[in-house]
Amino acid sequence: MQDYGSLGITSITDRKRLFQTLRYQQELNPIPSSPSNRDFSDDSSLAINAVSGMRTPQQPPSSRMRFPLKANMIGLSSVSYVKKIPTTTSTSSSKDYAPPSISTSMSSPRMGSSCRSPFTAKKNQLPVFIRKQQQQEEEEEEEDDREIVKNSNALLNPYGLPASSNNRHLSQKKSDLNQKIRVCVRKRPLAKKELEKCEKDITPVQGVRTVHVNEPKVKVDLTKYIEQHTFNFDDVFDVDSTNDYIYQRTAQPLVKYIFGGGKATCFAYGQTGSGKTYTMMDPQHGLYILAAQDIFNMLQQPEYGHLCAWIGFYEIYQGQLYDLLADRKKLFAREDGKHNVVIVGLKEYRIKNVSDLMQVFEYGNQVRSTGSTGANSDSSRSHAIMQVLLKPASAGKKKSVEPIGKLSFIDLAGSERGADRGETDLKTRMEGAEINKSLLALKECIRALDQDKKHTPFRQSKLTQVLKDSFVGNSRTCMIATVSPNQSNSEHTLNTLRYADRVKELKNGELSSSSSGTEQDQEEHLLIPSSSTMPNMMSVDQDALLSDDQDFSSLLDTDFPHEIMTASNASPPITPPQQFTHIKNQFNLSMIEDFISQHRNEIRTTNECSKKETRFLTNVSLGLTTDNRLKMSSEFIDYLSNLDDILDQKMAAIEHLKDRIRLVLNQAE
Ligand SMILES: Nc1ncnc2c1ncn2[C@@H]1O[C@H](COP(=O)(O)OP(=O)(O)OP(=O)(O)O)[C@@H](O)[C@H]1O
Repeated sequence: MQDYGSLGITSITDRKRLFQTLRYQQELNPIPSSPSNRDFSDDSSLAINAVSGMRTPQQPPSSRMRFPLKANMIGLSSVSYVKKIPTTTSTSSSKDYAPPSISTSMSSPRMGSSCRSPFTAKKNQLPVFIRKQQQQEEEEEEEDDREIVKNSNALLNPYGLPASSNNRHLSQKKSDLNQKIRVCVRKRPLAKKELEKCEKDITPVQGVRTVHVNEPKVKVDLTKYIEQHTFNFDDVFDVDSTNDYIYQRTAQPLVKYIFGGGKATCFAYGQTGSGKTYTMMDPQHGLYILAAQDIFNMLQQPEYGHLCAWIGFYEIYQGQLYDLLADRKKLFAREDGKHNVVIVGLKEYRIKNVSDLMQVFEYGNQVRSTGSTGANSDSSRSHAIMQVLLKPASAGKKKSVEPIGKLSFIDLAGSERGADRGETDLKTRMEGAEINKSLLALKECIRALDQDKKHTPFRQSKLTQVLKDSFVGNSRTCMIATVSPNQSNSEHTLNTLRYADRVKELKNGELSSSSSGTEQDQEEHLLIPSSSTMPNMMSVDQDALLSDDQDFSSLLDTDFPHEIMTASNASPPITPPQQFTHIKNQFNLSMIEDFISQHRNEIRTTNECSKKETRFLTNVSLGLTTDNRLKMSSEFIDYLSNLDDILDQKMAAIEHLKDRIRLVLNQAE
């Protein structure tokens, strides 16, 4: 800085110009390169660098912050210019995974020498003073380009006030294991293939309850930046968490619960290849085995001597239920008089020890529908449900006796996109379409519960019919959202986490309704959120994503402003409450600027979404053909599924802005 000052250069623009001049001179009079140096003239990453003026992601990040963390206007979160993304360590027992202790940091990614930045070699040839300046400029560019916009889905407390000032505290504190719904996240290590492609881990875990997604994005002016999304859950398991540990924090409390006469479900949800089966149904370390060990230990105790364990195992494949323990016999789900879901015809076997259970599982698992997709060579193509039932020992071999306790493990088939499937046959496509359809229905039910709708469309699919027990009534549920850590899956990861966030909201609803309802209400609607509760998800980007000199009106010239307006206007308008009118003039400039930048952010996100929508629409319209109805239908379901995700994203952006409006109004008060 001081050096620049002595040259009479005071603004950043001037500094950039000086630097460009130096670079230009350098190009005219190149410094001879050593023969060992690569020629990067056709290196695409360098080309991008030259065009955008950015450093490649492989380059080392700057070593200082340009600005101090911005004072947080509302105490929620702040925009930081982060020099480094936190590192995590990878450990894995799977053969597909990298050996332990390989850094997954973005700044020092797991790369062989072939992945080093081309700049490193070139820069070493430059005179010291130029290198110094180059470094300085790189730092500035990096700060400009890699601004991390924190998009924190912070919680509001029951009074609608931000609770995220406790975020750090929350991220360190373990959660209560005995909640009605627990929502946890498990992140798998980078796979061998991903490491070979020099993919980076973009989902750092912070503490025990927080996960970030550092989503790479591109501004309208083509500069790249990273948008950081932050999610808090009951537990977040990093790559080095073992199934044993995850069991203690997820299924183990459910085992205790069913011995008290309850129904419980533990299910894994996530993108294909993200580790659902590894978590739930691994033949050696799957949660079901660990639960069985505890169940049989408990059954040994005199107080539970009157109970015995039974097992049932079935799958939902292509919208049909099949008994995995009875030659894939077709089954039917019905509701009994008490609105309990009963799987008619399901074969149940009495088991006396863990080895019985393992044998039965192995038998059933062999006939489970699996296949190979572009994303996972051994992909589950069905939703598998294993039930362990506790029945009175006195009932002998009578199967019709109602269980006293029931624990279900559900390994959902992976959500996937057409692109994940690669070149696959029609059968795989149809399977994928059916999987997506049932997961869409599940999402719809979660959304309906979330919005306190009178009708929850559980009947929309077999999956939701079967899962109904897990969301209403006297039951406990643990959802494990599994995510892949790599950059190319960032969109999937965000979808999974948003989805899990919705389930988490149901849990919050449970708290609000149970505190106000009658005892009966509490039993029957424990999971339905109170309509008076403020939305508890809020993003709090605190800085403009567009540079200050960018004209706001340029945004309005972009493709989809009208749609955005319509979308925003579609929801009930927020009118400032009367009591705020007298303090109208008390907003300070920084607060207003901050809000405006939030608004820009929202417009940009919804714009991006609308562009994606248009792309999906075009693709589906172009693919319309009467020759192959199956193919057309599968593509249509893909399109619906993609559209649903995009609309979610759009709604999240709009909701976020609406939250900000409320918050700003409250703040002023
Ligand atoms: N935490 C983990 N540690 C080590 N390996 C893992 C982990 N999670 C998943 N894997 C490995 O990743 C691969 C894919 O995992 P898995 O089959 O469990 O994914 P999935 O989510 O069930 O996929 P699909 O929905 O396609 O069935 C497997 O080879 C598995 O062993």
